[in-house]
Amino acid sequence: MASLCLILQRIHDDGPALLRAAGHDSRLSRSLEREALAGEIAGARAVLTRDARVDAALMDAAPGLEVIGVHGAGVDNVDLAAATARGILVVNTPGANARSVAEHALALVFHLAKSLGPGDRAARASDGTFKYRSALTELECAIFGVVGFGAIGAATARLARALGMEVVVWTRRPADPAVAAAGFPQIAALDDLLGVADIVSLHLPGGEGTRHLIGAAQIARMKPSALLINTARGTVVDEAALAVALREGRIGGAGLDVFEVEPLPPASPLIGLDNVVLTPHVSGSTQAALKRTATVLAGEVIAALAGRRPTHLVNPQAWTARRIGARSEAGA
Ligand SMILES: NC(=O)c1ccc[n+]([C@@H]2O[C@H](COP(=O)([O-])OP(=O)(O)OC[C@H]3O[C@@H](n4cnc5c(N)ncnc54)[C@H](O)[C@@H]3O)[C@@H](O)[C@H]2O)c1
Ligand SMILES: O=C(O)[C@H](O)COP(=O)(O)O
Repeated sequence: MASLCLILQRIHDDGPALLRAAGHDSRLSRSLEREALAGEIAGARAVLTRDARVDAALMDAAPGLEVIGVHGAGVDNVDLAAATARGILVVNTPGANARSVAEHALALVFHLAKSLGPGDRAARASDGTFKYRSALTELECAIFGVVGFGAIGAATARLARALGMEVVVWTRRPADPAVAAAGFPQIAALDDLLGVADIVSLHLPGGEGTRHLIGAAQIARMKPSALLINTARGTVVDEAALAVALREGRIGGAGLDVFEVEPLPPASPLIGLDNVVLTPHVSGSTQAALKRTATVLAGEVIAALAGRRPTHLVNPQAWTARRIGARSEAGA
């Protein structure tokens, strides 16, 4: 049966093409404005989103909604409890953009360690003085602290090791077998990692469980020269505390792809700081990753609509509830 798959935010063309090839009506929503969206979503069996919020009210505007597809790893923009309560499957694309984000984390490190921003500006200004004022940082043997060892943490750790850095890992799981299998030392307490690392790179989901995991007290544990890299979610870091620490030179710098409020408000204190590099939530946006993410997502949605269990099901309880519902309907 052809089903409406409403795509809230544009994804790589290969995703919609796969949906159409499977016989579905794949459509890009005209607006994210709630009232207009509620009208457009009414007949949808699937909704595909990037960072646009999918809450209970939006789900209720689509009585036939069966699956919410999230482009990427983080699903903190979807009300999972509301979806599960309604028997709506939520799928995502774990790992599809891991390499892209890992490379970006390292790019932010290089930008800061090699003063690429100030260097680029000085070269263009051609005043000839910068070269003699700058002292750049060599990364070989730097201690690279990885916080969270999922797909992206692991990919970033491997890249850092390949560059000759000494990688240490913190995860919430004590003696995490994945960390040991990859051959990295695990540090039991986050505070201890923060105290030894020259670079701290965050790779955790957003949401209440990680909210302000890095706050004023944690930043105070870091070395005065340390760099904080956040490609995960803005909410993991207390941004106000970070801005104060950066302004007062209490840490060396920060490379940020994600922010507590996105787009970053023009009044953000981060914007005026020299020891930060900011990118607009694009670390998962290499061409290769966008293509992979869109095609994996389309495959998950197609499976769900065909009644097959998707591989990357975020809320398996909804699947179980649907199966029980289907069985009791058949028996009735
Ligand atoms: N900036 C971007 O464009 C971008 C792109 C991809 C992913 N991300 C973010 O990065 C996150 C990590 O991605 P991933 O693919 O590595 O995910 P993943 O699920 O493979 O790994 C997440 C890791 O975080 C740990 N974790 C989960 N909840 C935790 C908690 N409450 N406290 C401590 N640790 C916890 C898990 O055990 C796991 O080690 C995503 O959830 C997403 O928010 C951002
Ligand atoms: O969690 C993720 O994977 C990223 O936030 C994805 O962002 P994107 O949809 O803009 O690539």
